[in-house]
Amino acid sequence: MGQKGDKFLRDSALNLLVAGRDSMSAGLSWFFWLVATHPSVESKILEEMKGSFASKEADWRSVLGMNEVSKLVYLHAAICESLRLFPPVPYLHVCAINPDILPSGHRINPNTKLYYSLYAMGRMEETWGEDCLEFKPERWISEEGGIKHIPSYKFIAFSTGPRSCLGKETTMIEMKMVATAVLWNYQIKVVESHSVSPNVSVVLHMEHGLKVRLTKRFV
Ligand code: HEM
Repeated sequence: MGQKGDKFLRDSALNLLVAGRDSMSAGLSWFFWLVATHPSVESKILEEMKGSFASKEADWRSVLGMNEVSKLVYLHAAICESLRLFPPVPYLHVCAINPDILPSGHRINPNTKLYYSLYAMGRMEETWGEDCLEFKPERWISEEGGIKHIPSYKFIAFSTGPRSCLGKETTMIEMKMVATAVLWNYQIKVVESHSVSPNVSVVLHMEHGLKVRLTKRFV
């Protein structure tokens, strides 16, 4: 491969590493915080894991394959719900090349920069209903017990359209694997006096990080 090809490969690899590092760690922190503060969700996640892994005699690591975690519907729902309420990329901007008119009727001139909040879009009552501020994985589960398809222009955490996140599937698999490895082995309790709030930045980190105590589970 020539120099150009090498540079392309190097840049692509770096892009994938950078794009998925902070977003993933912020996403996991919010997910663990929500699970730790919603014991009924934690119990349902564990119940589902026990049901799914019960037949496996071996060590829990052997149930961490892609196929195994893809069976965990409730866990998938809980991760989507966490990304809805705390999208690791909280706002984005686009810039118009040509004049345009938005569906709202607003006129846009060339070079107009448009900022929009993924954080606000995940919490709008007219989109998500009266319980929009509640952490409810159930809203992602269909009557048949599968994952409800929610279009990307509504569940906007990975953006939508041709420049949406290339790592969406990877993210869901990785988050499920990390969540399984941690929750199967440990109970998470947030340190009592620790205050948790979002830090308004390019990535939605926690202002003071997440301080927790881990207790080993005996499963
Ligand atoms: C919780 C985890 C993640 C979230 C919330 C997330 C979110 C997003 C968002 C909102 C965008 C659009 C950015 C923009 O329009 O400027 C994006 C783009 C992108 N993401 Fe992710 N991402 C995550 C993880 C990952 C991972 C793990 C990878 C790689 C394996 C990845 C690769 C990319 C790439 C390459 C783009 C640019 C796509 C393009 O411009 O065509 N992301 N992501």
